[in-house]
Amino acid sequence: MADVNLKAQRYGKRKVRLVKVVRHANGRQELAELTATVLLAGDFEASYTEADNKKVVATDSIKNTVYVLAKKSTQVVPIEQFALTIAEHFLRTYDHVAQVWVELEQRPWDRMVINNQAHPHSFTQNKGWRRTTQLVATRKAGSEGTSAPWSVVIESGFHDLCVLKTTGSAFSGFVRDQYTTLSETNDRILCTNVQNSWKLASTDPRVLRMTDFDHLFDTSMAHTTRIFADDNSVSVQATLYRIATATLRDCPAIAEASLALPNIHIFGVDLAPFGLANTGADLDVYKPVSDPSGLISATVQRAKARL
Ligand SMILES: O=c1[nH]c(=O)c2[nH]c(=O)[nH]c2[nH]1
Repeated sequence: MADVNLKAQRYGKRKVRLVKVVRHANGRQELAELTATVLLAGDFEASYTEADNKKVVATDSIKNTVYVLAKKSTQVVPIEQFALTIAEHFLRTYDHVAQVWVELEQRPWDRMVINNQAHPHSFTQNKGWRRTTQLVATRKAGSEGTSAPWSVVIESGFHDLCVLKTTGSAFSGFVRDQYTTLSETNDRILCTNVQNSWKLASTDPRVLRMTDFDHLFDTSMAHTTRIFADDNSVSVQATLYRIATATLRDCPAIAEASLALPNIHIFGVDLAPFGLANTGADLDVYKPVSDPSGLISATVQRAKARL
């Protein structure tokens, strides 16, 4: 037998799909569609090393638990609150669970407007982006008295927000050497598929329970779209930094913001062989390039206070 040891382990159920409907007395109904992944870590070593399942909570039971908690919860949004509910359930119920990892993704359904009236129970899917949260709750050793029995790291965000602007974007002044063929441009199409996430400053579940997660989402989404649209972009890098900085400025509850912006290239078509002007002020026919794309990513954190 090789001399080895189990370095790390976690297990659970991924992609548990769930729809929760909330019915109000006045006939208005709410809808939330989520996909959940829940993984447990803790005293499960024997299931790997000794083939002993005594302490294993079946992944099927983990899936069932998500549905039971959805049933018992008035609502499953904001997703951060439901993620806390799931994590705390497993930490409370099983002493041998040391850490719970929850990822929730919400698919946005918009209420239909029929004859200028918000419809009470009909919805439409017209957004490509998804709202997400990743939560890691870790049991604290020997925490008594006033401190919470576990710490919780939450990183929320959204992904797949497709945005494009037809002007207001430039790129010049970059390295020119024997590998360079790209021309400098003071006017190009900018197209990206935004992935934006923000890490909460607090790890105290009691503080997190009081946090207005929808406000953080709304603020981050608003800055992302407004700055993308209004910024006279000199590069994806500089625009990304402005989005992250504005979000941190307006959301004290956030410790850091991370963005990943593919630079989806849409280049002008060379129509000179046909005697047609399609450059500079005449440029209006482009070809989107499927691959490759640039990929610009960064994490911006709040500067530590100087003591
Ligand atoms: O905004 C940009 N940043 C880059 O780093 C880069 N590189 C490139 O080819 N085009 C662009 N655009």
